[in-house]
Amino acid sequence: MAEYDYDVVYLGTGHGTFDGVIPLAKRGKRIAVIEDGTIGGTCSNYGCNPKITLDAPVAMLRSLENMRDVLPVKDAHINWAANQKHKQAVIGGIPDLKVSRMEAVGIEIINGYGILQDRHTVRVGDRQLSTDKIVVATGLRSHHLPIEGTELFHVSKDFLALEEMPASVIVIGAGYIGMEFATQANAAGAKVTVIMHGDQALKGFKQSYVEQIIADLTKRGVTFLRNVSLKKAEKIGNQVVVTDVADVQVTADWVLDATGRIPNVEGFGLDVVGVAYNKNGIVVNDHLQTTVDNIYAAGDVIDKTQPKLTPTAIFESKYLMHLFAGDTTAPIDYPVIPSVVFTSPRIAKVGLQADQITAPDKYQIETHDVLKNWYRNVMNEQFGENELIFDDQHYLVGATEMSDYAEQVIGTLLPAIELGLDSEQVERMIHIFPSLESITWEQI
Ligand SMILES: Cc1cc2nc3c(=O)[nH]c(=O)nc-3n(C[C@H](O)[C@H](O)[C@H](O)COP(=O)(O)OP(=O)(O)OC[C@H]3O[C@@H](n4cnc5c(N)ncnc54)[C@H](O)[C@@H]3O)c2cc1C
Ligand SMILES: NC(=O)c1ccc[n+]([C@@H]2O[C@H](COP(=O)([O-])OP(=O)(O)OC[C@H]3O[C@@H](n4cnc5c(N)ncnc54)[C@H](O)[C@@H]3O)[C@@H](O)[C@H]2O)c1
Repeated sequence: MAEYDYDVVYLGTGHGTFDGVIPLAKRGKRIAVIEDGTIGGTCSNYGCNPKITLDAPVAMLRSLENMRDVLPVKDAHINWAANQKHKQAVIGGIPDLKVSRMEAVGIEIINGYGILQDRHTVRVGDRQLSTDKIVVATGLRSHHLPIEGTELFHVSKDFLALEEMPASVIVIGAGYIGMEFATQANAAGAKVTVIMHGDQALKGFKQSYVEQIIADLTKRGVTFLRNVSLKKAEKIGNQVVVTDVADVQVTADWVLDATGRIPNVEGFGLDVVGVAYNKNGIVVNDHLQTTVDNIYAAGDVIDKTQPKLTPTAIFESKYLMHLFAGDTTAPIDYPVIPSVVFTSPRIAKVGLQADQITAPDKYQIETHDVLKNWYRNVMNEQFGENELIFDDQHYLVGATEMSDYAEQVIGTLLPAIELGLDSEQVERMIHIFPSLESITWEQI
């Protein structure tokens, strides 16, 4: 058998790598991780963590607004510069922390761009690493709208680093990033225009909830322009003017291109070694094995039907750890994966959704105006609806909610769905009272 320097070399240090490598190293495997950018990848540095930190005062402002009679705070507003400083204080130490945790278990961390030379060799700068297995966890990067003047646009990473909130912002795209950042920019005082390519925002989320959020943001001064096809952008003075195919123009100080994220699959040798990929990412089998059998992929870079989210990447990274450590030979078996859009209010969901049901007689859909529950009035929430889906044995199989606490509600329902709890088991779950958990479980 060939002898290699490493058992596994990982490209990337995001959650597709990080959560599996530490336990794998503890099992005695010789591991190197190669990172071209910031240690920890997108979620920790340019995604979830900075986003949720910047969002905290946005959510707080809404809560304050809901309780304004009780808490008559005058002139509550977001100091964006201070919010940015706070964010940096919260997340700035994460890369070093991750480095020390990996180094503590003997993982070698190599800064640089990893290039596959052959199926057992990775090159970084002038180093050649020989390895038994390779895991490609190179993630996604921002898509750039292919129109004249696209270089005038900024992307999510830039938004998360804004020192000051510009007076006016155009957001192109109304997916996760578009809607979350439009919410933040509006709350921080910017005049926001969201440019939608089609008619629907947040495809995949319950549209009646999405439309309520759009209506609320509209009331707060955000302009939504639907069915717009942009053709160019130009700089006039200090502002950017975007023009659509019908020659309608919108002007702002700052433009966010939020038209999606695309897989990092080019330029590091996948073609050379024969790893197949397409526009959605790397093709893998049910063991996360690519078309080259000692090369695996994990996280967002995979072409998959599961949502490209941090919890999915963590699950895949841990699955590969178990596979490489010899704990399992079974295919990956994904659990239900919840998702949330961090607007104010949030929309969260898990499991089967009403628009996915093809045999309506087999399911029962229960809708709740959650604001009718006394507990949900404690914080004087203004929005609160959910939809719970049960199968014909009355097992909970799916749920979605729009409210200020939707992610917590969906999180608390998750075990009932994933573990397939029957009504007796549901009854045996005793929750603290009063709490969001107890009120939520009353519904199942
Ligand atoms: C603005 C934003 C907000 C988000 N918010 C959420 C959220 O609230 N909840 C959630 O669940 N998900 C969220 N996500 C998605 C989440 O960040 C991703 O699902 C997660 O980071 C995927 O992890 P990954 O390891 O697959 O990829 P990444 O974290 O992107 O890591 C890939 C790493 O590979 C490196 N790399 C690429 N090519 C090479 C190479 N050849 N050699 C060496 N290194 C290389 C890159 O520099 C990068 O650091 C958000 C994403 C964005 C952009
Ligand atoms: N809360 C979260 O979990 C969270 C938050 C942010 C990002 N993410 C992840 O990040 C990834 C990317 O998010 P995203 O918001 O960039 O992608 P997305 O696919 O959610 O949204 C892209 C948006 O751009 C629009 N668009 C596409 N082409 C356009 C055009 N020519 N003109 C105008 N609009 C156009 C699409 O219609 C869509 O609304 C996703 O994988 C998502 O899972 C997750």
